[in-house]
Amino acid sequence: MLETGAIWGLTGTTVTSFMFFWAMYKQYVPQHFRVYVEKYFHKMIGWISYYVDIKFTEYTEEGLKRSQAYDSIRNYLASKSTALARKLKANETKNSKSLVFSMDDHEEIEDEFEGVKVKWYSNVKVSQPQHSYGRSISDERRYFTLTFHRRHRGMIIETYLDHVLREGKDIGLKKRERKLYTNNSSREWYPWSAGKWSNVPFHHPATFETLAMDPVKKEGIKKDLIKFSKGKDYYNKVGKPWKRGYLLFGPPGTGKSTMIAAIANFLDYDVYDLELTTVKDNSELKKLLLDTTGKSIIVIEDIDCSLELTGQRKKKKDDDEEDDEEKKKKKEEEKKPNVEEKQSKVTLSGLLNSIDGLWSACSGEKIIVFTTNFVDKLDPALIRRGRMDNHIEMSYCKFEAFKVLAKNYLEIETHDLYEEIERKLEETDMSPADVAETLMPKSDEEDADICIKRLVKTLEEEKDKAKKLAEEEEKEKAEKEVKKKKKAEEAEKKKKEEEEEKEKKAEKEAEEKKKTEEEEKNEKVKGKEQNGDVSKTNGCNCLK
Ligand SMILES: Nc1ncnc2c1ncn2[C@@H]1O[C@H](COP(=O)(O)OP(=O)(O)OP(=O)(O)O)[C@@H](O)[C@H]1O
Ligand SMILES: [Mg+2]
Repeated sequence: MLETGAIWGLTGTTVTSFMFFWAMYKQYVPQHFRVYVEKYFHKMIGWISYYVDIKFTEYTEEGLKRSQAYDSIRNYLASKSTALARKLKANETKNSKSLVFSMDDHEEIEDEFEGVKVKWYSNVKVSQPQHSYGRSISDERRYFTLTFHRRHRGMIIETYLDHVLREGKDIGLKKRERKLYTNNSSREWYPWSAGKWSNVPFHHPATFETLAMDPVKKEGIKKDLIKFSKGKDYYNKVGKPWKRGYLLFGPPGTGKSTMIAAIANFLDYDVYDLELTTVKDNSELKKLLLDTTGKSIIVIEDIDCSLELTGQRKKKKDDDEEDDEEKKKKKEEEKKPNVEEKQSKVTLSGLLNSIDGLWSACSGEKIIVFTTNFVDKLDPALIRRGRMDNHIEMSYCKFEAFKVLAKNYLEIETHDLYEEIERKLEETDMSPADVAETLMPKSDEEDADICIKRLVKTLEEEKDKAKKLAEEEEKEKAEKEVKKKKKAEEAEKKKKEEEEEKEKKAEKEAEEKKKTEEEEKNEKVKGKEQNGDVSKTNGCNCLK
């Protein structure tokens, strides 16, 4: 299709005639013939026009990645188009009363920079419809065209475009509503469909102030994050891609997911929640990561459960300790087809390459977070420093963390029962999630005093429960030990019996062998004696 920008600069009469012929041409000339005509028309325009066109496509040439230049230009033009463009596109964004205006397709606006006028056109190219499963699908490719007089070429390329990209980027950052993204299955990746990622506005209220954990550790993490976010030049200097890996591990309900939200709010980043089980293979994983923007956190939750990424280090089975029933159960479970594993062919090395290989350096300022309840299950290669630079243990609720929760949930900083609570928290393993739930008032009648007393009671119950559990475990362990000992004794006895049996058999065989040898010897002697008698007789005969 011809670009509107290409015909700018022709006189009024020429334009009118051209429009007439253009309409006729579109109606009567066949598509395959038009391709040639347009090719030569472009060439001709190039010879006679004093204007230069620059095209900025929505996706990079390889079609893999969204062009950041395009997004910056769109932001820049949106700020101009509200006042200047004739046709606007109005988008309603969630949780926002005001509409967001941008330049409509096939629309043009004029911009002026240092006394030089330029024109921007927004274009869309619709491909020939493809037929798939009875549906007709066509691909829409958007692009902007910048048109200016060729005598300003140097200034436009060196100064104006720089100005547009910088301003556009700043506008984008200021206006952007932070998003929480989740990856789509590759069947939904086409540009006319949902794309690689779906998103919703990110409004998680967690902050480092509301996060209950050791204050020293918390300060350390905050400092680390600030250093990272300001470290563009430093990372460049040391030759490292501008990214940082965090491994958050700990029991359930200790605040791993809450910490991710707090980091996103602290740094003003987007969150990409990557569901590995819906990623078909390593190549898809790379494409997904390439389609993420800077200033973002890429999260893989429960990495130990995401596919077979734990490497070769399968849990060593201690046969002696396993009951037959347990063995059976395990075998049955192993036989069950794991649907998720079958769907995804992402491998450990594919994941390692995506987060740490050459591909990882494609867009900067990214934090990669893995969470797990079982850090020991992970392959060391996955969590080595450099990949997962900062390992943070989220632990059960201790007194310092409790104080933060009490302040958040009950707005108190001290209470007579604090000392008792401190002691009890040391003796019990209660997650911050459980402590928070106990502290939360359940009705308007419940005040801080009631909630604190409820926590003391719950802690006592938890302690009793833990004690009982420990006793039961001890008992179970002792029973297992007895079973193991009995098994070992039986095995020893069996071994001894077998050895005795073997010995007896060997003795018997030796005796039989000896007997046979003796018999053979006797036979031989007997044979010799008989031979001697015969030769004697023969000798006598000769002498005769
Ligand atoms: N350290 C914490 N500080 C403040 N609130 C917390 C903390 N830990 C847990 N919570 C509360 O408990 C809820 C559950 O916590 P969260 O989802 O962050 O735990 P998790 O460690 O991610 O658990 P899982 O391992 O099961 O995913 C949160 O909504 C939050 O309200
Ligand atoms: Mg979680």
